[in-house]
Amino acid sequence: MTAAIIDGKAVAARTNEETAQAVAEFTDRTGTRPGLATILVGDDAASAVYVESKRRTSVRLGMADFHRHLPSTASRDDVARLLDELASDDAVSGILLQLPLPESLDTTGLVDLIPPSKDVDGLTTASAGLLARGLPGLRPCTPLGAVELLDSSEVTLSGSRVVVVGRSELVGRPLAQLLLQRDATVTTAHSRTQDLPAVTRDADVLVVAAGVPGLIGAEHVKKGAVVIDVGIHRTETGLAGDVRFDEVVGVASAITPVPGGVGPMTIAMLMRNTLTAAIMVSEPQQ
Ligand SMILES: Nc1nc(=O)c2c([nH]1)NC[C@@H]1CN(c3ccc(C(=O)N[C@@H](CCC(=O)O)C(=O)O)cc3)C=[N+]21
Repeated sequence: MTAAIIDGKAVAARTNEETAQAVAEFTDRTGTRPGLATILVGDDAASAVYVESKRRTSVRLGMADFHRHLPSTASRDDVARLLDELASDDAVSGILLQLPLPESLDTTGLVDLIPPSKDVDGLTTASAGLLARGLPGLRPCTPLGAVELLDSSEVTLSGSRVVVVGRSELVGRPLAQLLLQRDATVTTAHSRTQDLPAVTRDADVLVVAAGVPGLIGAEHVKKGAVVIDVGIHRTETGLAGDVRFDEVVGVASAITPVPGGVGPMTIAMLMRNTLTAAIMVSEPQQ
């Protein structure tokens, strides 16, 4: 048996078409475009590529593009001033502070200067609290994208055993919360987990967000499980994930590739969040 390959590029393209349509309707109705502000601090090549990709997509979907680039020597106050300026600009619906920041900067303190209503990355402490409480709010894009891929493949989450490998603030933790809200039986495994293969082999759905190239092989996967690979690493032979695709494709019933899996969905969810943020301001919920 060989697993079905979940086509993240195709699902992202469909999602983006829907978002573009809704952006056009929003613009007709309000006379304004949803606006995304991206902030890049420093000159990390990979970060620059990701930010470009986000900007290009937002413009293609009909949004306004506000981009700021600060030098790697920018101080905390430089970044804070910029965030305050964008926070009070009504043309800016969403603010994305590209991570990682240069090491000298306090990431959490700066991210938390983004107002929750403009937190299209869903990474502020306020947004994390809303998610943990199950209250309405903007959710992190990569976890949203992973869940959207499972839905697009008609994977049942309610009652299923889902193992998330990784407990990062960006992916693992919020993903576990989202899955709990979908009534999955969620286990979070991490670098201190004892006998990882025994834990992951219990999973009907295995989501790997460990940030360790090739961590997961055939021995970690139950026959017929669905495997979502959130990892992305540049190797000598190109991009690769946390999952040894060539091994696991023979054991799983469905699997996401890298590239072409979760990555494009992350951007699609950022676009949807930016539209949502614009709508929330124009039509506040009672
Ligand atoms: N504030 C913040 N928010 C983020 O969402 C954020 C971040 N910082 N820092 C870095 C990570 C990484 N990330 C990716 C987005 C798209 C692809 C993506 O589209 N990947 C393509 C391949 C792209 C390529 O060829 O390099 C794919 O998997 O098919 C990957 C990774 C967002 N991140």
